[in-house]
Amino acid sequence: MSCQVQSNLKNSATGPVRVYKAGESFFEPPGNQHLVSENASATEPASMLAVFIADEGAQLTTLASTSTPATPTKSTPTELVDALNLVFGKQKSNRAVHAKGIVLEGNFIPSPTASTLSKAPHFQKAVPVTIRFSNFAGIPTVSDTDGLANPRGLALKFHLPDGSDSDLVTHSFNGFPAPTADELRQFLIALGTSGPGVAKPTPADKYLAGHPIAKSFLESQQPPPVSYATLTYFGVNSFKFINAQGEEKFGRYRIEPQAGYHFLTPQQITNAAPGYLAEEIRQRVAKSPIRFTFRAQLSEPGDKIDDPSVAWPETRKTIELGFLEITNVVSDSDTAERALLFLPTALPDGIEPADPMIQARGSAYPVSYQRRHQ
Ligand code: HEM
Repeated sequence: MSCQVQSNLKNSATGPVRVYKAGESFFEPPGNQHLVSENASATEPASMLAVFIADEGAQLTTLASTSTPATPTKSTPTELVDALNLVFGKQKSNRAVHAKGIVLEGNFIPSPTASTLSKAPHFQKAVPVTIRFSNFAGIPTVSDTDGLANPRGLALKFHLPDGSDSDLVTHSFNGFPAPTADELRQFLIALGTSGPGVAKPTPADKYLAGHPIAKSFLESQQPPPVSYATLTYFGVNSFKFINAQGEEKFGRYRIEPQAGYHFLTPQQITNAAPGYLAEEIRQRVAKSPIRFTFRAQLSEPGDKIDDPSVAWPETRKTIELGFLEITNVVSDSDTAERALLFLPTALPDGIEPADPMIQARGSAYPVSYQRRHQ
C-alpha cells in the first residue's frame, strides 16, 4: 500500500511537514504501538486550502457561540485541526478525531432537581436526543480493542422545544491531557513529529517528561469496555449553570451507566472483533432501552474552573440532572454521523461556557466538519 499521510502545517507556520507511510508508527505510548491508518488521505492542493480558509471564516461566524467570553486561546481553529491531522492523518470524509462511531436516538428526562441548577429548557421538560458513541482516534478503521480507541466518546444533541439544539460532547476519562487548547496543540505536535527514525529523545519523549498529566493520560486508560453502555462519560470542561432565580453555580457533567462498569477480560480482548462495540450496542438496545444517569459535579472555592486536566475531588457534591434513555440505533448510522456536527458551544439560556477550551472546541469542530465534507 502506498498511501501517504502528510501533515498539513503549511498554513500554520509551525514546523516541518512530516511524511508518514501507511503502516508506520506515529507514536508509541508505553505498552502500545499504533499504526497510521491506510485510509488517511493526502494533503490538499494549495488552491483548495485557500478556498477552505475563506469558507472557514464564514462558518465560524455562523456556528460559534455568541455567549462565550473572549478566549485567550492563541492557536487558530485551523492550527488545532492541523495538529490532530498531524497525528492521525488528514481525513476527507471522517472526523479529525473520534472518527469511528455509531448514532442512536432516545430521550433526556430531567429530574426535579435539574431546574434548581439551570433554567435550560431540557432541565424543565423531557426532550428527544441524538447520541453518537465513538472511539478516540481520528482513524475510522481503528480496532475497538486498540489502545488508541480510548477514551470513548459520547456526544449528545438535545432537541429543544423551540426547534434549536443544545450539544454536549463528553469522553470516558475524568480529565484531559492538557490544561488549554494551546497546550493540547503542543502535545499533538510532539506526538506527530515523533515517528520512526526520529532521534531519541523524540519530541514526544521530551514533552511527556515535562508534562506528567499528559503522560498519565496516556498511561491510565481503561481496558476495552464490554459496551459503550458500561462506561462513565465526563464533560471535563466546566460550565456556569444559571437558574430561574439568577443563582449561578459552576459544574462539570458526568453521565453514569445504569448497566454498571464492565470491561473485557484479557481473553475476551483476544477474541473480540474489531467492530464489536457497534454490534454489541445494536443488540443491547434492541432488547431494551439503555439508560444513563446525568449528574453535575459542583465546584467549591479553589477548584480550577478553566483547567480540564485537573479533576475535582470526588468529595465534591453532585446534583442529579435526570436520565438519558437510548431507544434505538438510527436507520443509516454512517449517513447520520457524516451529517452531524456536535458543537460544545451550542448552549441554551441557563448554561454558559466557563472554560476557554469550550470556545476553542466550538471553533475547531466546524473546521473538521468542513474537511470531511470536501
Ligand atoms: C482544545 C481541545 C479540543 C479540540 C481542539 C478538539 C477537537 C475536536 C475535533 C476537531 C473534533 C471533530 C469534530 C467533527 O468533525 O465533527 C472533535 C470531536 C470530538 N471531541 Fe474534541 N476537541 C477538544 C477537546 C475535547 C474534550 C475536552 C473532549 C471530551 C470531554 C472531547 C471529545 C470529543 C468527542 C467525543 C468528539 C466526537 C464528537 C462526535 O461524535 O461528533 N474533545 N474534537
